[in-house]
Amino acid sequence: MLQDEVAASQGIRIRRRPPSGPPQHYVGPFEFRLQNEGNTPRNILEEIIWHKDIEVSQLKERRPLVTLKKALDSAPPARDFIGALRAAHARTGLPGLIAEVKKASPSRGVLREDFDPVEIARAYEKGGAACLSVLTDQKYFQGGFENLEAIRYAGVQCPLLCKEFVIEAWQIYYARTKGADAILLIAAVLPDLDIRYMVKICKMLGLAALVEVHDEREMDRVLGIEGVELIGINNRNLETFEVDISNTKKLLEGERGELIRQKGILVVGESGLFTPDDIAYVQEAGVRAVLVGESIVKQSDPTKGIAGLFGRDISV
Ligand SMILES: O=C(O)c1ccccc1NCC(=O)[C@H](O)[C@H](O)COP(=O)(O)O
Repeated sequence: MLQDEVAASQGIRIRRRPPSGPPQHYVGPFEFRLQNEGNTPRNILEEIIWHKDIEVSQLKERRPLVTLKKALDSAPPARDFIGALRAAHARTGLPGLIAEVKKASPSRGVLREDFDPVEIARAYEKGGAACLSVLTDQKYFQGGFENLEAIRYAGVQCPLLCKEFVIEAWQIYYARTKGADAILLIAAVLPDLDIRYMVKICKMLGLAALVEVHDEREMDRVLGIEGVELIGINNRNLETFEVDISNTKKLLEGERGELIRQKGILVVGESGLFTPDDIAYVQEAGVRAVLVGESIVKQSDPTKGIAGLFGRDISV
């Protein structure tokens, strides 16, 4: 309860757990379901977080932090995610591309039936992606940590973002043992203190933290957190699924944009980017990197999909 109160005082509407126990009660041997009224998630993001809470507590039992810490020694070395984005921008004059390996999503359903994560990752790399984003959530995105590991061990050179719904530091350690070079932290879910603490853990492990915001309040909170180097502006409202790329422009206007430049923070425009005009629009607004899934993963040849998105071959 206290946890939710702290979060609510920072404008966070997502509750970490159902307010009075699990959303459904299982009664008797036939698993008869009784809906616990009032304990239903308010939106899809909250549903994902409640499910993640249970998933993480089960995973933690099987692999406690002490064993994960030992496994860090045999993890492949962390690569420079932000450096790769900056280098791509310097090389092409266009935003560095984080290409998302995304099979499905709650808003769009299955995006690609013939989904081979390693093949898609290789096609993205060939097309000039600077970094890749790999969805690891199974239930809502049909992703998995096995995809992250497979891509890492297939010899793909692009640094990898673990696209997860992080609620506990344990997940950051877990992602690193699976070969991640960066991890997503969502400000709509995490209170300031958690972000501050998790950013420190990321630095200690050599990971980049992509801190994602959706509105002015989240942006202001994140700009007040020391050590944040990479901010993603999501054009998709994760509670309603509404997509509007002018969100990127809105959050980079005026004093916020100025502060971001002063702090040397790299900004990533995320979601809903389909055309060279979309890319030009968010670049003009001030982003130096973009995170793109649907528009390129749906193409029969994702390498050509990247050239189509940028209006030219960005691999040279
Ligand atoms: O994509 C969704 O439907 C979604 C729903 C709930 C939480 C997160 C969701 N997506 C994560 C992302 O933000 C996107 O995968 C990413 O930015 C790429 O977006 P797009 O290029 O529009 O596929």
